[in-house]
Amino acid sequence: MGSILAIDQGTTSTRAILFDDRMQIQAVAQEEFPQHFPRSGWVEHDPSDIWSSTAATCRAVMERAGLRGDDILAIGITNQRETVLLWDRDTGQPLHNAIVWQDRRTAATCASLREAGHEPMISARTGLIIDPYFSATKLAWLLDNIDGARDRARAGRLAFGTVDSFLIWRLTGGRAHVTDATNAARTMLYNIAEGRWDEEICALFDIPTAILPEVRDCASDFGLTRADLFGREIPIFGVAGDQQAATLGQACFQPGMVKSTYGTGCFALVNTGTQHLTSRNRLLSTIAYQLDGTPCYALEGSIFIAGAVVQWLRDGLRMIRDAAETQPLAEQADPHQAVYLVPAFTGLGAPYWDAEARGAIYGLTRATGPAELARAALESVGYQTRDLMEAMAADMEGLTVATLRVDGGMSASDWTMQFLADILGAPVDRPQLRETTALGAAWLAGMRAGIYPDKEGFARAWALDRQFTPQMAPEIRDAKYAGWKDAVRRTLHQTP
Ligand SMILES: Nc1ncnc2c1ncn2[C@@H]1O[C@H](COP(=O)(O)OP(=O)(O)O)[C@@H](O)[C@H]1O
Ligand SMILES: O=P(O)(O)OC[C@H](O)CO
Repeated sequence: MGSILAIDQGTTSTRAILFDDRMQIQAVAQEEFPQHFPRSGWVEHDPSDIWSSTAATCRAVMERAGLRGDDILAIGITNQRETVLLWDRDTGQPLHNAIVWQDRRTAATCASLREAGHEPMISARTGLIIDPYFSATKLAWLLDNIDGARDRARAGRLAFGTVDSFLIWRLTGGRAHVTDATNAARTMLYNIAEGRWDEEICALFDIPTAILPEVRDCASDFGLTRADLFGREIPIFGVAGDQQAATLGQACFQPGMVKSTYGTGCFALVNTGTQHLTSRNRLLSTIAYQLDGTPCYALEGSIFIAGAVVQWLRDGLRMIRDAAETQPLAEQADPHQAVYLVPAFTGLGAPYWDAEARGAIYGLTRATGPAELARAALESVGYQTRDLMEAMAADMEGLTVATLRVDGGMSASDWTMQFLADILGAPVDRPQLRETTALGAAWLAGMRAGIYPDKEGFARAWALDRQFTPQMAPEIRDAKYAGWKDAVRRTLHQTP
């Protein structure tokens, strides 16, 4: 019947995955690309790497599966969110490297915006808090720092886009300047309640609206690829930011359903339905997906360091050679040592939002060794998730989260998932298909193409690999979590 090609353009690598007509993976291709750190706290990607890794992995995955353009029914795109690109509409050439979501260069701008009292208005309309994480201040930085850029922008000569939008522009040969509602929701320029670019916020940042892409539903017609790329014009039928795509891939369609993705960082989203909630606990309010013109909202907790703490044990401390070695080490750790690792390497995200905090380890004794450090690193992921779940529960009165659906590279760690269930006191469900991000993008495209089931049918296809149930005694759970809260309190740069 035909296959669906999912493009997952992530922070450290690009993946292309082919799904058959039964939503099963046929082949995968992946390419890592360089990260650029021009100054402390700055993170950039070369747009030509984003593009060439996308084109190369798409070709490679088709070759691996023995398929041609004619065999691909449609394309779905999912992407690292918030990252900003600015290019010339005539030449298609970017004016600068992409400024990546992790980049903190606009921290001072954000602080002065908060001091000037703009946060309540911006939060009420965009669902976000003022932080360098989001696109708006990064885009303003480009317009402020590239000679003549603002004038060219005003004259309609430039185009802004998040990664999805840039890829669609390239894939369609400049025929479409579009994005989807989930990516727009991360820019801090989009009014999520009214579903439109917010002219007042754009004016505040002096961002000419002429550079903004048109916003569409997640399953929609985003344009046709250039015929020379894959041998025929292929329609792009699905787009969603990667965490939203994972929410779809986990079939979290009902209010109260929550997923948490453990990659470099951790991003938990709880479906809040057609209701746009304003968090009282410093979570983000965002669009989970938009289908048939109707947005479905979510509360999101973003943690910057999850799997990256394991990478630090490997590459920074050189304590392990492979991420999986953390499990046997954690199993050997001395149960009597209360060692806490607060991985605030790039500040703390939700619910603390402390950009200046830095990592700390507490409770070291002469007996502390690699085993206790490894356990503390894995436990930090569980504790941070509990912080998010407590904030979600406090925001959603009367709504109890039944189970947590997990995915991402670190969800492969049984020890970490068991600790997560223990510290949450709730079951943790790991699905059979852990490529949930790509699956979400593929489902959008395949549904639009008419070969994949609707929401209800897709939700029925979700299959459990393993459920982790809480085994820890409640008094131990409470004592351990109290120790974590104390460690965070001592680490914070500013009092919450
Ligand atoms: N068995 C494991 N135990 C602990 N951490 C793991 C394990 N396998 C992978 N990880 C962590 O998961 C992360 C990779 O997950 P992935 O979803 O590929 O991340 P991303 O998409 O953010 O690059 C790495 O940070 C790695 O340290
Ligand atoms: O590329 P990832 O998987 O690290 O995800 C990045 C997020 O979208 C940032 O908000």
